[in-house]
Amino acid sequence: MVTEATAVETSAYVELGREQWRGLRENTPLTLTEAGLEDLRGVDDPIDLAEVTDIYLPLTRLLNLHFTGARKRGAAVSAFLGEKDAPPPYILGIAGSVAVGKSTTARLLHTLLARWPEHSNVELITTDSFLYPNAVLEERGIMHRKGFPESYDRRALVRFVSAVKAGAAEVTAPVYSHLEYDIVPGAAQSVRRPDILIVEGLNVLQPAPPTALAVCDFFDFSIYVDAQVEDVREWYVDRFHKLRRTAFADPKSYFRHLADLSETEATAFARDVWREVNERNLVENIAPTRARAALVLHKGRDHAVQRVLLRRA
Ligand SMILES: Nc1ncnc2c1ncn2[C@@H]1O[C@H](COP(=O)(O)OP(=O)(O)O)[C@@H](O)[C@H]1O
Ligand SMILES: CC(C)(COP(=O)(O)O)[C@@H](O)C(=O)NCCC(=O)O
Repeated sequence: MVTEATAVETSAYVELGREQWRGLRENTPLTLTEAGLEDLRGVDDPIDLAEVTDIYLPLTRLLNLHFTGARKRGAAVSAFLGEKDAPPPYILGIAGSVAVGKSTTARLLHTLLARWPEHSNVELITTDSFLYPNAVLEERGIMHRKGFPESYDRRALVRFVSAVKAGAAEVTAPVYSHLEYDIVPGAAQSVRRPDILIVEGLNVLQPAPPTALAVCDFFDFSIYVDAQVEDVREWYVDRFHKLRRTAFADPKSYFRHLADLSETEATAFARDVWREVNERNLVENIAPTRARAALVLHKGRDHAVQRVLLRRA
């Protein structure tokens, strides 16, 4: 009989409670101030400096060690081929549900990792850049499926990450606007041979169709930001109310009409969108990819990370 204890022992992950994890910070310095954190915080994300110190400093220490290991492996291959060592960018994927706080994690790591001399050049790309424009989603009848795998130009995303990994001098991606809820025509983001590229998005750990490559095939390391579905639903609804009072009130917002809903109507609307779109996508497509991540950050109801799972190999 497989007991729970055996299952834990044979798991590919080491599980660390918050106290154990924070002890792994060693002497990693805190290089962020309260004001600096304010600029990185996502809408309605209560993250504070204690969370940065306890969770993100040990994480940057781990990533720095892992980066150094990857560079050494790259140098060994160059030496074998008799080539000059030109290390490719290190690629870090960040996955998780809508409203779980991935973008705060990604922006924090972007800032913290860039403070290390070994990898001062860090770039961040979010996969919404590779959503099909609304005109295409409408033509295909999948506007209500934004965020599901079929709403992305998967091949363009794979081409982009593969070109960055191959060391291309400059690679460009489209730009998505949350305000306009669409790809911005003519806008582009350039990535120029960074030390580290962070790729953040709902579906970045999705496996490829047979015979194709997936974006995660290019990842050196990956993080899944995890929480109970019921908690993420509450965060989504709370954030919706916050957006209603802020971003949606902007005349340019695609959601301008939602700013005028009553409190009760807004709650009902947000719960519907959560249930019909985002929870479905989480359960059907995103959560099943969690076991592919190298590290899982599990958040409690108060948004603070309670447990960390780290894959040994
Ligand atoms: N309708 C919106 N208008 C403006 N900003 C938004 C909107 N929806 C989401 N955002 C912001 O976009 C970013 C990505 O959100 P999301 O995809 O839900 O991922 P996460 O909450 O995990 O970062 C967050 O910073 C969020 O606050
Ligand atoms: C833009 C998103 C699909 C997330 O994109 P990502 O960068 O994670 O690929 C998501 O934030 C979104 O807007 N979803 C649509 C459903 C909703 O409005 O809640």
